[in-house]
Amino acid sequence: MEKFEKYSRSYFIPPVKSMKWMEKEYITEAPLWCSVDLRDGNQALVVPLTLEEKLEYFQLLVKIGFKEIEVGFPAASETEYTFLRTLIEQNLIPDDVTIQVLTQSRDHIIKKTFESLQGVKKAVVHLYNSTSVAQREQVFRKSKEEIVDIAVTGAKLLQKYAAETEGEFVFQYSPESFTGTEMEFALDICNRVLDVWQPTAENQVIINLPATVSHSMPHVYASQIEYISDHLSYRDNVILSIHPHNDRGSGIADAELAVLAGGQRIEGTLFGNGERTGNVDIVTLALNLYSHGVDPKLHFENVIEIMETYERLTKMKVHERHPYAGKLVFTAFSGSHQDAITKGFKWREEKENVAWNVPYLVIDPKDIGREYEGDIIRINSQSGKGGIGYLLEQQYGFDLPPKMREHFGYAVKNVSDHENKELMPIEIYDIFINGYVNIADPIQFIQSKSAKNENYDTIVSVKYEGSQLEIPGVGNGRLDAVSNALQTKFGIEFADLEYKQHAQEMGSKSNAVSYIGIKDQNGTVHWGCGIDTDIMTSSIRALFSAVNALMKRNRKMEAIAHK
Ligand SMILES: CC(=O)SCCNC(=O)CCNC(=O)[C@H](O)C(C)(C)COP(=O)(O)OP(=O)(O)OC[C@H]1O[C@@H](n2cnc3c(N)ncnc32)[C@H](O)[C@@H]1OP(=O)(O)O
Ligand SMILES: CC(C)C(=O)C(=O)O
Repeated sequence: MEKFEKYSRSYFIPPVKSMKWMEKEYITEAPLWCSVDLRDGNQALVVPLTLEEKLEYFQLLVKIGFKEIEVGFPAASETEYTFLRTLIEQNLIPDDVTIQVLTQSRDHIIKKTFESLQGVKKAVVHLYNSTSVAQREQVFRKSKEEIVDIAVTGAKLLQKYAAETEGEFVFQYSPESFTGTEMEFALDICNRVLDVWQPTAENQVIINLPATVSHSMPHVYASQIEYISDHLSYRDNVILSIHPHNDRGSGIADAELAVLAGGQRIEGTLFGNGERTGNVDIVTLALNLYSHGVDPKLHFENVIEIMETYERLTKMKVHERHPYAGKLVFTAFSGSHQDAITKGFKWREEKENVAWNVPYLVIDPKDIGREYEGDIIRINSQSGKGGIGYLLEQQYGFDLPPKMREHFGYAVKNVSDHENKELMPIEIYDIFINGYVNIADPIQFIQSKSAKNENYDTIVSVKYEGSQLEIPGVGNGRLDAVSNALQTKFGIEFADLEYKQHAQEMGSKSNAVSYIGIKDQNGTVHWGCGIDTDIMTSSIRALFSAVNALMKRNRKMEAIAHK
């Protein structure tokens, strides 16, 4: 027998076709959210949260906007119990927030749970027992009827203890391991619990259908949810909740399809912390809604801060590729992506009030507190001129002509490739300054004086190989005169190709920045940049930078020829 042959289908298809959810395109309003970070998330941590950490986490969840928070399993430990008492006794639960607690269906555990709730304004008491074939056979060794009895007995105990306890209570039942349960049996046990509770419009209850372990593709879970939703007794008075885990990596898909199928409420955690591969990640679910123009009714405008608090408290790490929050999820390293993003931003600047559709960015990173600078465009050997030029422009105010961007792009990529590393903006700036700006080797510009006669008669003062030279030149403009002087004196020939100039604000100082590209006899283009407070001087410096690049190249070629 092959190893994989020991596996067989461990999920159950509903007995009737339940696929109406397929006809719906998308979720049009936010479901009710219930955070289970402090219970399902906490029970899966290497070191569960301390009392103080739980309090801080609770406050974070409230700030994000959760209106239902499962705060723990009060019968589990002293910390859990004390946490609940602290919330109640110190009046730390906002009026619009309902806390929830989990209990097994065992008398002493339910009793202890209600003890911990004494005096609460309002709480959901969440009862569960396992219903799957595997658990019935292996863990409980009980018949279906005996399993129903555990649930029904627990449901009655909830009523008994609720009547004896000060506070308002909402009941919730979960057929734990629902996805490994025959659908007819899952429906039956839920309906038997509902028959005990007899929900009404005023006293609604919650039935929660967990993918305790995800066994199937998401469409199967959706069909299971639709089947139960369609056949549940007292349906109008039941809030149908879902609770996906992520064993197959499909927690998000499970949740979204289950909502299409009738799920009204989602239990999950921040960043998907929880048992094994985790619970479904509510950050992603909420921001998926947001990215479709639906108000998620949760606030992730500062997702990085939320993530940092989460990491500090849970000692877990959010992966760099985690949707929306991961360090790299808005970052483009590759040239064509950077180019498209840069053009997308430009396009948005030109239009007004257009829907977000910048290539490669599902949402505007700024909406969740992510910065454009440093977050989106990062440079390595896969990058291109678009991104490199964008960075130089955004961070340092250099708006290179398109062909010079290309030239500079290759220079930057070469450095990244040879050093085999990502380049930071300051390194890119250094490559530009050292390679293109006010280059004074081998010819150092000192000054130029022009007299306007029929043409411009000019004397250019330069330093070359240790001597100061005064070079005459004539041209129809001052720059042309300098260009002619240099060509004659140094026996070089080139054609002026491209010229661009702009102002650059640097603190309180304003500089003129000029870019010049010259084409030599072999057709190679050499680029230079000049910066000066005077516009003409900045142009001359740009020309010197380009001529020096040409001279260096000629010398290199000569050296190779003489080898
Ligand atoms: C899918 C989920 O995440 S469910 C939530 C799981 N979370 C936790 O378990 C964290 C908190 N739990 C705890 O601290 C402990 O398990 C306690 C305090 C609740 C109970 O502790 P203990 O009684 O010492 O141990 P344990 O949980 O192993 O009890 C197992 C017994 O309870 C029974 N049991 C387990 N779950 C349930 C349930 N939901 N309803 C009724 N009985 C149950 C088992 O069949 C077993 O019975 P047995 O003693 O006759 O064999
Ligand atoms: C208690 C239930 C809802 C649970 O946590 C699960 O099934 O994963």
